[in-house]
Amino acid sequence: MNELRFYLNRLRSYGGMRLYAQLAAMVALGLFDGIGIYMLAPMLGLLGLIGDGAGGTGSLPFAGETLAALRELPANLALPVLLAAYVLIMTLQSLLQRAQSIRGTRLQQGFIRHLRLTLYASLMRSDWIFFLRRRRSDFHHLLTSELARVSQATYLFLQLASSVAFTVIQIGIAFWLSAKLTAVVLVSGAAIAVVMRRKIRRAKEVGNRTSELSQQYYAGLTDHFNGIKDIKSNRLEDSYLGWFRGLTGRMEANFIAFARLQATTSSLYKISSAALIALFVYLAVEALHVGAGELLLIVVLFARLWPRFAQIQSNAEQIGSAIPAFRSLRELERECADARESGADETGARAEGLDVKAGIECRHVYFKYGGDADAEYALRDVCLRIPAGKTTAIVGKSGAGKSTLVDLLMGLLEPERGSVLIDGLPVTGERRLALRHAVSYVAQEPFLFHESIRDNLLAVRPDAREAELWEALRFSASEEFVRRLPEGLDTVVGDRGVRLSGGERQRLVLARAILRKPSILVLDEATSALDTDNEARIQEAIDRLKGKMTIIVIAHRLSTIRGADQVVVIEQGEAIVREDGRVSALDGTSAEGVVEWPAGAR
Ligand SMILES: Nc1ncnc2c1ncn2[C@@H]1O[C@H](COP(=O)(O)OP(=O)(O)OP(=O)(O)O)[C@@H](O)[C@H]1O
Repeated sequence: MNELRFYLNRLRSYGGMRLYAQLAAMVALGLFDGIGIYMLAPMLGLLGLIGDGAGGTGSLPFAGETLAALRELPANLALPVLLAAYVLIMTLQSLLQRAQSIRGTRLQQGFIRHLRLTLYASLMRSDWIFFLRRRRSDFHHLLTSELARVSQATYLFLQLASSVAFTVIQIGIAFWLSAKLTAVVLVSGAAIAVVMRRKIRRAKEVGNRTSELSQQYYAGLTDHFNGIKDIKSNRLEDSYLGWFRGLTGRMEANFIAFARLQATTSSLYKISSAALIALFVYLAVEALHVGAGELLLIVVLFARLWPRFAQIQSNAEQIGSAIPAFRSLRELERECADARESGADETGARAEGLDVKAGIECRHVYFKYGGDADAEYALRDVCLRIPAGKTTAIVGKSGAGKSTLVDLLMGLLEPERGSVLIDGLPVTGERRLALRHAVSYVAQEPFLFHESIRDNLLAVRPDAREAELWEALRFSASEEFVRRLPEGLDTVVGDRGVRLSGGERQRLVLARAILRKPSILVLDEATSALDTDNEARIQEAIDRLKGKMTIIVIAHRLSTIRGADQVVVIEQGEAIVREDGRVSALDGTSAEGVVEWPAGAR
């Protein structure tokens, strides 16, 4: 319930006066409705269906006076005047209802957008380690399915508030008409509400299962479509179909359980309302000797009110079932707040990129991924210096810690002990973000957005001119193949660029990296998917960048590190500098060539 209160407070601070205006409109709607019903009394009196004295309009506040005023009018005008007043009140009520429903939707949608934006922005500002520890599919799940449930529950809460306001007003009117009869109905209603509370608890349980199942659904789908090639090539379709069948079966059963719960409550309400009306009429006539006018109005009031009780119960059950979604969303927001990158700017203003003058240095850097004391260190006591304007190659066996080192050098990860310094100053807070503005990173698995090549390039530098785009493409040996594409720069590359070959994607990502004119260029096996020809061309281009920027290359191939000014070998989390300055084994395979290790590089 704390979660619901938290989001209601958020709704209050988001909606402000609009929310209060909305609630006021709900109260007014209840009043209009009550007046509409109350007008039945003088109408029936005028038609002679109920008497004027006690037990008729005489026992109803204002009804007798209204009837007397109407009788003052010429006989043929009284009924049309009363009916016109009734139509006017109902028209006003409908117009108010219309405005209230549009405003309600506007408020609800605005609030959801506000939640979406806040969550998306907090995710974007969370640090890298946060993303390493969470499943990506959980973010999809929370930003789509869970947020939709929160959205629906917020809307239902407004509906609930409206039903409660309506009910309170109508009960007030009923009390005014007959306190005794209303008390009988309310005592019975309270007894039913106590019984129905169990149903709300049950709805919460079903809601928990809904959250779990839909999380599994999203996670599974994301995994399977990411690994669809493995599934197809290893003929695993049937086993995944089996998983899908099982999970969707449980989802279906869960949904039916909720529908059953709702249908049961609704029928219980109907049965109890019939029993109550019977008891009510019996008591009214036999025990309380209530007059026909009073009885008629109260029956009409409660006949309209009873479905509201049922609606309040149904809304409460649905809100109860959405509580787990509120909880997951709140938890994610808390985790994002804890993982917020220091120096992340609320306004999204871009920090100036750092210009590395002397170099980057690691001083006794230790890093481990797990938070536990006994988790293994991925890097231990790493000391090294990456001189500015030079090319540094990082080599080592798979799992040695090369990517971890590069992530630390780019400011994506923070050392557990020791420090990373740029030009002698530690990389912390805003300097970490500024460092990342200065870095262009080309990953081992090149990533392209499902947009045109032009848009993919402009994403990193929106002001780049056409000539600069082609220059970057030429640099990465992509010009030729892009010119051959039917729509050239405007060709849309498929989902994650799958319509291009691995090598073509790598070259486009390289062009994008260069277009940014970074101060530090990081290439993580960036030429691994290229043939010898293209690799040689890119190698030459990278060689031409020497002196213009600091280049860090993670490499397995000897050809990649041949042109490096310095080579860092990572072995089981330690950076090893061989005294003879020569590297002779890469990734477990004996390399034939050796790379000179400049003196004093450490
Ligand atoms: N997200 C993570 N969570 C936990 N451990 C991790 C994570 N990423 C890497 N590691 C561990 O840290 C160590 C170093 O991994 P890293 O990815 O830096 O190696 P690498 O040299 O880049 O390997 P490769 O050449 O295969 O990419 C490995 O033991 C790896 O299992």
